[in-house]
Amino acid sequence: MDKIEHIGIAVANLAESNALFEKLLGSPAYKEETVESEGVRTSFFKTGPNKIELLEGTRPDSPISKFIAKKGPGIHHIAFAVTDIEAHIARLQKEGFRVLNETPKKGADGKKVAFLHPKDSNGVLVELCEDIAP
Ligand SMILES: CC[C@@H](C(=O)O)C(=O)SCCNC(=O)CCNC(=O)[C@H](O)C(C)(C)COP(=O)(O)OP(=O)(O)OC[C@H]1O[C@@H](n2cnc3c(N)ncnc32)[C@H](O)[C@@H]1OP(=O)(O)O
Ligand SMILES: [Co+2]
Repeated sequence: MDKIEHIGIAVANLAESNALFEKLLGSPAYKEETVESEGVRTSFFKTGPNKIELLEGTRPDSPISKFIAKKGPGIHHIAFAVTDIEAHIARLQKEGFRVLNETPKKGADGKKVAFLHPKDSNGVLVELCEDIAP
């Protein structure tokens, strides 16, 4: 894995949390994007070389809405940047991690993504991200 690509934070109300994180970080979100296949509306903040992704569920059965209903707002996942996501999926499966989508899917901010089951990584949902070639 190359680096932490972003930290995903589940929020109940994206507009309110955008205002909160703008105050906290001192600069506004640089983009907002809806990923309907995941049932999420996202916003992205930069802090130095790092990224924070805020996520609001767009429907009650989305992973974010279910997480908020169970645990409330908070850190939802850690995303790692990789090159050759398919190779990492195969490697991690061999290591015994359950990959939730074997075929990478379109994520936000120009990435293809895959997730590992949080129960296999000490309760942390892990996302793998690779830049989609232009
Ligand atoms: C915007 C796109 C993309 C990007 O480009 O960055 C994103 O970040 S999308 C983010 C949202 N999408 C996902 O999270 C997809 C992967 N997640 C899933 O497939 C599911 O959420 C899940 C992890 C398989 C859980 O789904 P499910 O089994 O249907 O839900 P439960 O609520 O019953 O959870 C089972 C179990 O897992 C615990 N859990 C769920 N989410 C998390 C989490 N984020 N971190 C830690 N633990 C989590 C949940 O608490 C349950 O545990 P128990 O209560 O002990 O049973
Ligand atoms: Co993410």
